[in-house]
Amino acid sequence: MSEILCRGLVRIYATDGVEVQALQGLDLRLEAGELVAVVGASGSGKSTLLGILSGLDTPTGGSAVVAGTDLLTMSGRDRVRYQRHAVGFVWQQTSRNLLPYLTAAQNVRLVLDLGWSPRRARAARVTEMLDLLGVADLADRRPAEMSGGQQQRVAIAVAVANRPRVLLADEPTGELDEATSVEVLEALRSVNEATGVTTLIVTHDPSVSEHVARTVQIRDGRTSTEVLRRTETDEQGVERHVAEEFAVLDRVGRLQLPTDFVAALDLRERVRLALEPDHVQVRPDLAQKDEDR
Ligand SMILES: Nc1ncnc2c1ncn2[C@@H]1O[C@H](COP(=O)(O)OP(=O)(O)OP(=O)(O)O)[C@@H](O)[C@H]1O
Repeated sequence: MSEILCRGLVRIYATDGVEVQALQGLDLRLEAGELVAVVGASGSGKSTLLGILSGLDTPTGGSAVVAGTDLLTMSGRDRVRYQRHAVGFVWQQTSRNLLPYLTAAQNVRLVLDLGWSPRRARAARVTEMLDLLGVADLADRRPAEMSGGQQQRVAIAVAVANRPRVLLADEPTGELDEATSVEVLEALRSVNEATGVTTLIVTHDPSVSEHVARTVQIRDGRTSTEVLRRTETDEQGVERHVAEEFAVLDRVGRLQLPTDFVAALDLRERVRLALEPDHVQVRPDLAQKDEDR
């Protein structure tokens, strides 16, 4: 079952009579329990996508259903319930995730008090969450007394304490150095494995793909390619990681050619297509090149 399903998602911003199409028919599907990274350059539409998935913004068109909630038609009350119970968030700014005057344990307890868990189960749940993220020893520390990576791990504990179906992480390693980033990405992965929460990490950092099985690239407001990683075992029993890149074909048959392919063959405006028995050929339009000369 899909936990996140976006089809032809469009978001147009209109400012001073100028329209910007931040999302131009984006398709994205995550099955329940998946851990996926969405990667894109600055301006590709990542924040816009996350704003919509988190229920803070409404798309201009298309469809988006997350954890069984239709994000285009939900009422104000549905929106509050969605944000409080269906999804958990980890933001880039560590200060946005935790209340500075509460300890790690109190931060987790606060979200449990706002949720639906039975009162008598809450103290044990706080301990369970801090244990799961390997920060039990920091239970009595305030955010200012923790490193950036520790704050993000407590933030993940807070985000999943109420058992949301979906976890959204916006540049969760944006403020961290490389070693700490790896630690936080691995923490997200182990939480995904332990709890089965469907997890979407949005980042500009392509190295995230080394930590997740599926990376979706967005370019110009659309999903353009996907990298799938799997582990293969050869006849000698040696394991190796294989990463394979796929182009994404949308529902009406459009795909984006990788920029390096376009540059290598100097493809422009028109290309020739030919259907072969088991593949499609794309060639430069030589007549057009002659005209250009
Ligand atoms: N509120 C807004 N009003 C007008 N245009 C906007 C607004 N927000 C974003 N845009 C434009 O929409 C496009 C996508 O922006 P978005 O912030 O989603 O990209 P991004 O991939 O998150 O970039 P970054 O990594 O720099 O945050 C950009 O061209 C941006 O200028």
